Amino acid sequence: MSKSHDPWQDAMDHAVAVARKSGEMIREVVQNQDQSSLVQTKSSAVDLVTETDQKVERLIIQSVKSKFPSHRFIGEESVSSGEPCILTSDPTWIIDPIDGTTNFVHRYPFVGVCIGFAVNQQVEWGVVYSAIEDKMFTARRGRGAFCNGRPLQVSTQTDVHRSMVATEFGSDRDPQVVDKIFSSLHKVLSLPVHGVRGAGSAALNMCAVARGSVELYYETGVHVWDIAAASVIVTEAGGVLRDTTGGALDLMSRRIVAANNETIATRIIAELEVYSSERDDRAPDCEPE
Ligand SMILES: O=P(O)(O)OC(CO)CO
Ligand SMILES: [Mg+2]
Ligand SMILES: [Mg+2]
Repeated sequence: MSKSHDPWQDAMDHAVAVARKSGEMIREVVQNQDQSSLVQTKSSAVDLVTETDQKVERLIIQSVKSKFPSHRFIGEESVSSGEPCILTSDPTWIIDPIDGTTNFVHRYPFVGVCIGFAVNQQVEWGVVYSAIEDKMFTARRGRGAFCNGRPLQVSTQTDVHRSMVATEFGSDRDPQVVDKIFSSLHKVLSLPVHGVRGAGSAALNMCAVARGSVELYYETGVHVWDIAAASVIVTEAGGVLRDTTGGALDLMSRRIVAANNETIATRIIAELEVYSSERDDRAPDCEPE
């Protein structure tokens, strides 16, 4: 099939270009502006947003709308300002303009521009641009995963005692949630595993699974825009996706396990506390019209 007859490829090429442009904007701000006095908060005192998050999301959506006028969007900052968070069967761009806003604010150098594309509720391709590192992670369903054009492959490790695990503390400081986070962490560390890491970006943790740097990433509290683009990068690199219950991943459920293989996934899932955040598609400001 020639490129001009492959509209999903045209869309993906557009995403790579606009993610790179977004990354340039992000780098420029990181290099020249102190964000600490400009930051605002959303769902909690530590759920941060900046003008750059909003600007980058606008840049992406406007550029896509002019090229693909019939496509739909789920964007983190648009949902935050009241847009619906519903994944229909229509072609839908799922956007996190800056995954790792806390890192961005603190100049901790792991921030990802995430653009996923779903049709019939299946993610067809994903683009995650690690803007400070200048790493472009891409994957299209059935066609492999790449970083700056080089193929990605998950780790072949099956022994959990030789594994590295990634997770995050999230932005919910409800003491009961914090207890559950530490309970899971305590059990995983005590297996023992070689180590626990966290990039501060759900998407970049998933890319770390895809490139074989960690065997598994788990978290409760993520959103669809954090994980949609990177989900296909993990599976195309040979990895598996699960809910923390052990069931199939549900992009809207706020729970994710991304692993190199079933053996590691099953072993770690057995140690995880299962708890729920409000679903992305059920939040009061996300109800369908
Ligand atoms: O920085 P963001 O986009 O709020 O995302 C966080 C999790 O919600 C890091 O993955
Ligand atoms: Mg995010
Ligand atoms: Mg974000």
